[in-house]
Amino acid sequence: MIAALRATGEIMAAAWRDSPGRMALSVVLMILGGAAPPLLALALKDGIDQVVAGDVAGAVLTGGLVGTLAVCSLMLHHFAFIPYGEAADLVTVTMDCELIELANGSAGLEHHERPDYANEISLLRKEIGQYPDALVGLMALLSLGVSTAFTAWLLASVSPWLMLLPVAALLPMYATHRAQDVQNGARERSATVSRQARNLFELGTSAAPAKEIRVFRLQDEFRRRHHALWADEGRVLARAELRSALIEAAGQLAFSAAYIAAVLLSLRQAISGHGSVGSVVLVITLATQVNRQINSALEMFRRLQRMTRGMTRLRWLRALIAAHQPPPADAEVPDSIRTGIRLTDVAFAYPGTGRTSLHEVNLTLPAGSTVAIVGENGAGKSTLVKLLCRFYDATAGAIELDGTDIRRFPLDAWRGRIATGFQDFVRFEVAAGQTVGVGDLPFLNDENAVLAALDRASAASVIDQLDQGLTTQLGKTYANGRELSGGQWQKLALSRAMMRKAPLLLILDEPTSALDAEAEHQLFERYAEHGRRIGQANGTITVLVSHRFSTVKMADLIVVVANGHIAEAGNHASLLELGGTYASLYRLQAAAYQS
Ligand SMILES: Nc1ncnc2c1ncn2[C@@H]1O[C@H](COP(=O)(O)OP(=O)(O)OP(=O)(O)O)[C@@H](O)[C@H]1O
Repeated sequence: MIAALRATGEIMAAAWRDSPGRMALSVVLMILGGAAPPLLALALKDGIDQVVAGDVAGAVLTGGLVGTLAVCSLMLHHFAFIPYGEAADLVTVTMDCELIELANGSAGLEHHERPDYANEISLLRKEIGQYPDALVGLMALLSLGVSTAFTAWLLASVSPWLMLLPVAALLPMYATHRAQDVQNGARERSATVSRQARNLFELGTSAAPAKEIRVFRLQDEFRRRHHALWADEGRVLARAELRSALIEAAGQLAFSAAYIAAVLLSLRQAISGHGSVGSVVLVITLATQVNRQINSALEMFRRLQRMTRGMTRLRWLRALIAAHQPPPADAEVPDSIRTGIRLTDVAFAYPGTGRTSLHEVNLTLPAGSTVAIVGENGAGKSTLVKLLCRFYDATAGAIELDGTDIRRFPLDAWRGRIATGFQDFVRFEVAAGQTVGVGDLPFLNDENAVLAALDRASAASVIDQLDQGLTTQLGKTYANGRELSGGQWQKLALSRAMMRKAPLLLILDEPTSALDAEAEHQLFERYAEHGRRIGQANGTITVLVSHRFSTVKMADLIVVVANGHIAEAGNHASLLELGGTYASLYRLQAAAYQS
């Protein structure tokens, strides 16, 4: 209950901040709308008593009042929802923006990569879409509160015992609360299964996996698994539904008994001469209204609970993000690297796994050098890159740039001096030039800067093939959008990585997987040349993760990662001479190319 009140307060405050005028207007209309139905019942009582007493003039006047109140009770809610609906939409946009900010607000990636956190965030994304509905429900609750207060006062005027009727109305509300708890528990227990099912549904209905699904004839398997997962979830939810329906029915039954007792009491008063016919009508009308009020309140209560859960999750996410802020910075990122980046006894375990993905990593990346990282799948190459980007901080040891621990730099400033190209690059569906330009936001629309980046990434030909050049809308989400091939998208992503002119660290983590070996080789020759040029000026270090040894061999330093530690390090010639893992893998690939 406290959580619900807190959520209500937060959401109302947010709505008030966004549009005080709309909120004030709808509160006034809702209060009037809430008061109208019980006042209508009172006018009806007076009218009937006037008719019974033969007061025609009074009955006509009261009849007019009854009509006016009937119109008010029908119309006021409707008009109140117009400004309130608009306010609710505004709050939803505010909440959406906060979620975007929070999703990207922590120093690292833990909340996206840990399955339990990812689960919570995926539920929150779903719940936040229901906020307008919940907000409208909140306002309706306010109106119901006013109605109920008036109703209770009028009932008390007939007999103090009738005050118990709205109290009895709390029983079904409490029952609904318990029933929701049962359903929420079931939903949370089945959250993982439902996420798996949704994931399968996404896979089974989207365009990207369609080819593999056909070739591997996976559709039946997908259908079977999807069905089995939903069946599992359905069983848990159905049991919960049944339990909660029984709890709700018990609550409704308790109120029905109170309703019958109230009508009998007013009839007895009328028969014994302590009440009028109008009072009987008043009690029947009000009791019916209380019943309607309860049913609406139950529905509003459900919505409020959904919103409360969403707000609780949002608070959890806010706290999580606040707890994952980088330590205060006390050093400035230098303009250039003088000696290099040194990793000393670096170890790392992904949070929540307890498994070390990197251990005892000791390595120096010299200023101005091109460093290639090679190793088997799962060896720890990308993890090393994530530590350099500070998506995570090492669990032990230190990474130092010219002797300063990189954790001492302001995170934003550090990231501002890194340029990256990843294997799982983003396909920004915007104008082609902007897809590249976002690599250095201040130059987003700077045509010369974008063209220079395209040139550095040997990707100018991609733009040449587009009808409207840099202004061509990309992506199949848009009717006029131009779809590109995987390799073309990747070339634009590489150009994005080339936007920053003087990064301290240029990281290319298998960014050419969609390109052929020849294209990759040529590209890296250009990168190496570009890297050496900026390397001389700024000491820029280029880190390249690749499985293609023909490309790797041109690096100044080649690092072989195996099982989370550095197995070998040196240049191509020295590693061949060593005759270890690198030498055998290189010869294997070279032989494969020659045969
Ligand atoms: N987000 C994560 N959470 C938990 N464990 C992870 C996560 N990412 C990677 N790992 C684990 O860390 C280890 C190293 O993974 P990493 O991605 O660094 O390998 P890699 O050398 O880049 O492999 P590949 O060549 O396949 O890209 C693996 O055992 C992997 O299972």
